[in-house]
Order: sequence, then structure tokens, then C-alpha cells
Amino acid sequence: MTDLAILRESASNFEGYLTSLVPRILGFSAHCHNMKKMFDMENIKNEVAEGDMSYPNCMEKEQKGMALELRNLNFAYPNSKSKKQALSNVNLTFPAGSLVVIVGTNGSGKSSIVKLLTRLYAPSDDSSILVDGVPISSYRLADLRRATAVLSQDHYLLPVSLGNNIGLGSVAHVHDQNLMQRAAALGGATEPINKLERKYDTRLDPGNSAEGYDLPKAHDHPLVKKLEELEKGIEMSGGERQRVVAARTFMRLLANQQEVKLVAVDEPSSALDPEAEAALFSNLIGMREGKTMVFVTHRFAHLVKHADIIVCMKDGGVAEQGTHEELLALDGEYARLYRCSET
Ligand SMILES: Nc1ncnc2c1ncn2[C@@H]1O[C@H](COP(=O)(O)OP(=O)(O)OP(=O)(O)O)[C@@H](O)[C@H]1O
Repeated sequence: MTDLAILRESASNFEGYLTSLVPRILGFSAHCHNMKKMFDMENIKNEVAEGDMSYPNCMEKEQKGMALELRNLNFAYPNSKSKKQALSNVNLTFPAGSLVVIVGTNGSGKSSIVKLLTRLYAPSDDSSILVDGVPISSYRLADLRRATAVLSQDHYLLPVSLGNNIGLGSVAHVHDQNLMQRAAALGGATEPINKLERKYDTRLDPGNSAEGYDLPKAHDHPLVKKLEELEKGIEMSGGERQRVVAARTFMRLLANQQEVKLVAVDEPSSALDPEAEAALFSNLIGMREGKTMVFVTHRFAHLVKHADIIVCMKDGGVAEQGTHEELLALDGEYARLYRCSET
């Protein structure tokens, strides 16, 4: 009788193991597939054309920033179903070292300009964008990327510690704690990080999983409790995440002050409170020496006094451009948006 009970118990355990083996095997093949996709990414051809000119082509320390010119620029997103182009006949000149603010209603083409300047996309005619007077496609892409710092509305954090999330702004300096903490302060990330138990060592998604281990059944077993603690995710608000991402950009700026010639900032403050937003813009402007800065934002009231050029976009074209005073005097699209932004 005892033998029979043992046999039944063993058979049912064995069945349990077999049943749990199937999802694990399936999971393993999914992991292999994902790894293959990751390695295949190396072979994805860059569709944006590049030349063999190095950038900057002179190593003058005094260079004021990247000079940019858009000449009769037309652009439609590849695979876009819309008949309308995202940008049509855009003509703009941003001298080296200028601070540019691009404003306009939703869908007017502001982000598309930034995506073209940062070479995420290429316009139909590559000679319609000039960098220091030379068609942008003549330069090596890696050189242009090294000379550009981008801060966008995307607040994606990598599955590594918050400290590394900031440090990776400059891979070569990722272990420089001093630089990383200065960057955190400039991005406004010090306070939200310091209130976490593990501070800069915190991983928001700890990535631990006890699945598949033979754990003790008792819920109060110390091992079960420890694993529960390790598996617990840590939440940060959208605004706090945006501060960490901003700190990553400051890391890049602090570590590569001479190298970066263009800073492109695309609506990085949508989740920030007004105080944090003002501090972020002021800290970015504080680093403008030797750089051209292009800001895209709907909340531009406290930026415009620093702007050399304000561009007001409408329906994929430039509606107005000039200084704050000139555009207010026009009493057109910009003046209307400005009055709305003040209220
Ligand atoms: N990836 C894309 N694929 C196809 N069309 C796009 C893509 N991104 C933007 N567009 C289209 O291009 C046009 C300009 O978009 P863009 O994002 O430049 O506007 P925006 O002024 O930055 O808008 P917002 O203020 O809402 O961010 C819009 O009509 C938009 O629908």
C-alpha cells in the first residue's frame, strides 16, 4: 500500500515536472530567437547616406558651434500614407553658436526638423541641409553623431542601475561617479534618486525571477522573502524618469564639452513641473558655449528671451521667423501662440 502511494506521488511529481518543462523549452527557444535578432541588428544597413569627410573639418578650439542651413527642404516620412509632406519648402539659417527655438501647433513639423538635423532621417535631396556650408551627407555619420547631443521627449530607461543610466551618456566615463553625480544635479535627478534606498545603484526593473527554482513552500521562509524583495520593481514618475534621461544628456555634455557642437532638445519637459522645467532649460543654456542649440517646445515663454532666432512652424512650412520682439510686432501666428502659452 505504501509502495503504491509512493509510486502515485512520484508519478504525479514527474508529470508536474514534464508539464512545467514545456513552457521552459518554449521560453528557451524564444530567448534564442531574441538573441539572434539582437546579433542580426549589427547587420542592419543604415539607410541614411554618409560621406568620408570628418566632422568638424577643422580642429579650431574656438569653433562656435555647428552652422546649419536648410535650403528648399522637402521631406516625407518613408512609408507614410499621407499625401502631404511633413515639411515643404523650408528655408532656415542657424549660424554657429545660435540659440534657436522652434514653436508651432501639433503636427506642424517641429520634431521632423530635429530628426533631419540629427540625421535620423534624410531629406529627399541631401544637399538641402548644409553643415558648416557642406552637404550633410558628405560627413561621416559617426562624426556627426559624436558632435551632436539630443534630449528628446522619450524617457526610456535602460535595464541597468540609475547611476549607469546616467553614466552611459558618455560610455568612456560611465564609472566616473563625480561626473555622474554632477550630471544628475544638472538634470534635477539628485533628489528623486537620493530618496531611494539603494540610490544610484537602484535598478527600476530588477530583472530577477525565481520562476523555475525549487523554492521552499512556506511564504515566510527567509529565502522566499528575499526573492520577493529582489523581484519588487521600483516606480518612478514620468517626470522623475525625464530628469534621469536629462541627466544622461548632461553627462554627455560634461564629458565631451569640446566635441559637442549641436544640442537638439525636443520637448523634454512635458512631464516636468514648471520649476523643474525652468531649471532644466536654464542648465542647458548654461552649457551653450561652443554649441548651436535648437529647442523644440510648446512651453517656450521663459526660453524666448535667450533665443537668437525663433521659428514658428505651421502645416510643415515656416510661418514666421525672427526675434521675440519682431514676431510679437507682427502680431501673427507666433503672437497668438505666445499669448496662449502665458495663460
Ligand atoms: N514617423 C512618422 N511617420 C509618418 N508620419 C509622421 C511620422 N512622424 C511624424 N509624422 C507626420 O509628420 C507631420 C509633422 O510631424 P512632427 O512630429 O514633425 O510635428 P510636431 O510639430 O513636432 O508635432 P507635435 O507638436 O505634436 O510634437 C505630421 O503630419 C505627422 O503626422
